[in-house]
Amino acid sequence: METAIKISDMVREYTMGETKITAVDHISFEIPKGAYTIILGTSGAGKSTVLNILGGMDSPTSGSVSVLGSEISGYGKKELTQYRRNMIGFVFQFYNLMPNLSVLENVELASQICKNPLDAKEVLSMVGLSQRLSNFPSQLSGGEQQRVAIARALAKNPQVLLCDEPTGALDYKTGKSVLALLYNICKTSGKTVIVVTHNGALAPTADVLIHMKSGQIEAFEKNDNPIPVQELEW
Ligand SMILES: Nc1ncnc2c1ncn2[C@@H]1O[C@H](COP(=O)(O)OP(=O)(O)OP(=O)(O)O)[C@@H](O)[C@H]1O
Repeated sequence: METAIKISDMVREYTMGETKITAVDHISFEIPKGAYTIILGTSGAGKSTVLNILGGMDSPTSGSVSVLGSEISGYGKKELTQYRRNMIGFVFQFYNLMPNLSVLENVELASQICKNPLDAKEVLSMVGLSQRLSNFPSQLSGGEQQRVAIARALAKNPQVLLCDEPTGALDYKTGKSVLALLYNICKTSGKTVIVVTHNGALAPTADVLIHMKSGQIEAFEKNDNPIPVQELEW
């Protein structure tokens, strides 16, 4: 199977005054194209740091990071901007929608900055929000706001969708439906989806499961028979 992401011997250190923090400590792994991937680990394990580097928002101190055949660790500012715009969709725990723009406008805004956007209305219909186009974010529930954020990420038509604790602010039922949406997007579109979570109960749903601890990979597992999110109770 084709490789989407290859990380080799990657380190990310942060220097704060005299102190050096090693957030990511010599990690290596590969994720196949189209894999639904979960990164698990306790607080401070380095999960967001890995996601931010894959998303082109941060760069490694050393090591190599290849995404769909492009070595992004050597990218300068301009290349990283293009990469973020055209290759990556990002979904955060707190939806970060523009409060003074409608649902449709929030999604259109994202499609305006990239090369091959999808139609904003179509994407919103895909996430079940075609009836809410002219609402403002404050008029939506948390789960609906996260769906707008997912639609905004998808409208850019990215190859890789990165999700950092996407259900962290949602109740069980709403969180499950958001995860099911991400899972189905992965399975039907062939996009590589990476979900960072604290919730170990989600492990059986992943094609690829990465356990991080203290900046290192504690375990890396591939599962040929994952359980679809909608079928799992936790
Ligand atoms: N920009 C930064 N400057 C300094 N230290 C940082 C920075 N970003 C992350 N760190 C440190 O790196 C370590 C790993 O942080 P990271 O956010 O990647 O962990 P995490 O697994 O995502 O945790 P959480 O689940 O709490 O979000 C932590 O000790 C954190 O304080």
